[in-house]
Amino acid sequence: MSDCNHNCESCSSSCGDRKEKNDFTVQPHELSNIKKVIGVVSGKGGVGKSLVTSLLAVSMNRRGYHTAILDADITGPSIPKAFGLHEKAKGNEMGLFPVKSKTGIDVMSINLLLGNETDPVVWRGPIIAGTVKQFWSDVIWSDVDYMFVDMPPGTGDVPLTVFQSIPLDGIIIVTSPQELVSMIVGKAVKMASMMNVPILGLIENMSYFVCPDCNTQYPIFGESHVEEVAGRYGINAFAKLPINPKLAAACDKGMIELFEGDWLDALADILENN
Ligand SMILES: Nc1ncnc2c1ncn2[C@@H]1O[C@H](COP(=O)(O)OP(=O)(O)OP(=O)(O)O)[C@@H](O)[C@H]1O
Repeated sequence: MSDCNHNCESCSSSCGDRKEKNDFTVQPHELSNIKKVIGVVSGKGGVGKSLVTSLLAVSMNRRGYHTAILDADITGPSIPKAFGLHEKAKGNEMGLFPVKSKTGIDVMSINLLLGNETDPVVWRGPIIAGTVKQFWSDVIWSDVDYMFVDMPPGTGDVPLTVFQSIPLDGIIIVTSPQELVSMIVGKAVKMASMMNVPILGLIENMSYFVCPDCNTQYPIFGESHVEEVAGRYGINAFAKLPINPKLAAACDKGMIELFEGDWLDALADILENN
């Protein structure tokens, strides 16, 4: 329609561009081609969501899929550091281009755009949410098989907007053993079901520590409840990730692409066959 003002609420025409009343999804860039979009969420911050996002992306990349990470955690962007990315993202009149990691994973993060990566992002919620939407709509994501979205933690305004704006094919919930015995995972599960997004798996991070001397497993943060909680919410796939100093060191050195471990292989199988 030539006189379209893109405000469907003030118009009754049933044209092809019409958005349903509650459809807030943002269109991707016209040159983007993304097959699957998986959100990685947590009920609260600091449980290892960015680490899990990185491990899943590396796992799918190792299986031969072109993989991307959209770092939607604008106030705590950890992805570039884990991959050792310090260069700035480039753009032209068409749009912005993600930065490629050493093994070919495409990454977009606020830290790839800031003048100085230690600059804090002191922005109000709508600006933060708008930035995430632009990472979806203004970045040219070419031929991506699997995109992982490192979601902002919690169930507040910004994660809600991201849930509504980016069409997620499914989510993975990351928790810690303490969180599993509280109600925080339940909140993340209910938010996903309100948004009609399937939950593909539940990961208990920092589940145990393996003593390097005697190989005994110690449940440092308490006994695991992942199986029981997955059952309670009807989540078929779950995994346990140990506390592993090598993982922390790999993130710190920007060498997460070299990680060794098969903890998430079963979940990667599910993503591959979904
Ligand atoms: N299983 C683990 N073993 C060792 N170190 C870990 C493990 N999980 C997370 N860490 C370390 O803990 C720190 C926090 O992890 P991460 O940044 O992934 O958390 P997050 O949930 O994304 O945090 P935020 O919500 O604040 O962004 C990182 O330094 C990471 O390397």
